[in-house]
Amino acid sequence: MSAVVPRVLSIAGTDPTGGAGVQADLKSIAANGGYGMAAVTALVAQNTHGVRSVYRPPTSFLAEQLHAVSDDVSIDAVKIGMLADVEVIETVREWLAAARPPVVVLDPVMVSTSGHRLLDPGAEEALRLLLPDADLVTPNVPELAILLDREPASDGDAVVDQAQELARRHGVRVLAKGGHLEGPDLRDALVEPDGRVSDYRSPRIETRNTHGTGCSLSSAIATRRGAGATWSDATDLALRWLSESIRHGSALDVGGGHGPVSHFAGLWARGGLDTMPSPDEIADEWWRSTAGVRDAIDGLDFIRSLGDGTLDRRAFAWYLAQDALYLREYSRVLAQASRLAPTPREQTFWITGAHAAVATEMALHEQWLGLGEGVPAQASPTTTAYLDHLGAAADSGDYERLVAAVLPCYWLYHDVGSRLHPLGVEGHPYRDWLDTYAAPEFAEATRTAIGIVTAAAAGAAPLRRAVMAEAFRASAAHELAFWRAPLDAVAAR
Ligand SMILES: Nc1ncnc2c1ncn2[C@@H]1O[C@H](COP(=O)(O)OP(=O)(O)OP(=O)(O)O)[C@@H](O)[C@H]1O
Ligand SMILES: Cc1ncc(COP(=O)(O)O)c(N)n1
Repeated sequence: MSAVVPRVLSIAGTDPTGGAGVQADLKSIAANGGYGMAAVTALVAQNTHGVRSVYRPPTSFLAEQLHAVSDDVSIDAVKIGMLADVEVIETVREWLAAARPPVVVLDPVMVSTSGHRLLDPGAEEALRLLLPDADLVTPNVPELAILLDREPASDGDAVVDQAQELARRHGVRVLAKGGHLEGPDLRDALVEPDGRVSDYRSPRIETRNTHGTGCSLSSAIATRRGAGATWSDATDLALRWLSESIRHGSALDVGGGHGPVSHFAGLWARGGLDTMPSPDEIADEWWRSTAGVRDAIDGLDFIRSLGDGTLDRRAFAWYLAQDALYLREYSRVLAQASRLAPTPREQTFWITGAHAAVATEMALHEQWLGLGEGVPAQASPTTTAYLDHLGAAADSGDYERLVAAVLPCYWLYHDVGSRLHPLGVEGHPYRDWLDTYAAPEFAEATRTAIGIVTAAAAGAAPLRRAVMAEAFRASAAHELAFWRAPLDAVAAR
């Protein structure tokens, strides 16, 4: 069973400019969803113009690095790059035999793009002997030819023929890379040991930023395979990611020669730089965003006189009638939230709210409606506007947007109710109303609603979170209009 985040070890040389070798491998592994580790075979003084010199540390130290990793960490996949010489190859071979990692991708690095040898000419036979230890080998055109001791292939079909021969000879899966062939279309071929071929074609991207494409690709495939994808899916995913990263390479300003690919460009473009806010941070931010609306509500004559009991009875009756009309629809809206809810807990919560809206509160309001005068049977424009807003959220089938839209109905009512409640002394004419919205059960329901909605917002992508915040703010504005309407309506009569 592979870990959710595959642990991927790169065994390769270095590039201090970060475009190739272990530096590129680590970026590629991370960009493809893995946890990257690296054991260094050789230190290479190189940049985008080329290789200046290579220092190969004692192989006993490479063995120490490799065992330090495998003694402690369960490795899901290994990518092997620059091996420098026979001694390094032997060291890696011995370690592979002892550690037996489940996935091994071998990029048979021999010569850099700039033409420098990264493998001793005398080490080619040793590298051939390493091939059966790999699950996948990823040669470019010249490397494929050297491994077969042939002339380099000059077209795609010849590349596939050579890849089939290499796969058969060594009983290994081969991804033959076509980057070195001419022409506007690129073809990479995945060849199984039994000779079956899968082609991956893509348009050639006009760019100088191709340094480290081979390193990055082999690490990406190892990571995807380490995460459980099939070889063919892993190759497909890795190639799509590589194309995207090559395409954005020219936007980097790194060096004056063959620059690197932009390993994280796609991730950045898709919001990868945004930190995820916590539910508490969202609650704070959303609450602060309604400060103006809340101040305006507190300043309404309706709220002030509801608190001190001097509110015109006709205005209160008008308000309750509108609220009754509102609650019937609101109940249906909550029932829809229940229908869309992702968990039984949330499903239960919203349906309980839907029931409370029709049952408990309607009963309270009918009691008041009996006392009302000039009670309107029609929803007012403000009631209609609020219900249209909630109805659109319900009809959208978008659970997150819907629950964000219903939240102010809990939160603002609880806020106003709990602040007015202390004014509800014995004999206060609107004491029942004040009790309902300051009740501990309503406080609890409000807390639960805030928890559900802010957790959903915290887990949502930035654009989705913005849609939720907008639905929430719009409902808060409708709450203000709803409370302003009764005195205006009575005054207009
Ligand atoms: N200009 C390009 N546009 C699109 N894809 C490319 C381009 N150049 C290379 N690739 C892709 O990058 C991968 C590596 O190809 P290539 O054949 O150049 O291997 P390589 O020589 O090992 O790479 P490196 O440049 O790291 O040595 C292949 O999948 C290839 O299709
Ligand atoms: C350490 C190391 N490994 C591999 C390459 C090949 O990459 P490229 O062919 O793009 O130069 C490299 N230049 N350096």
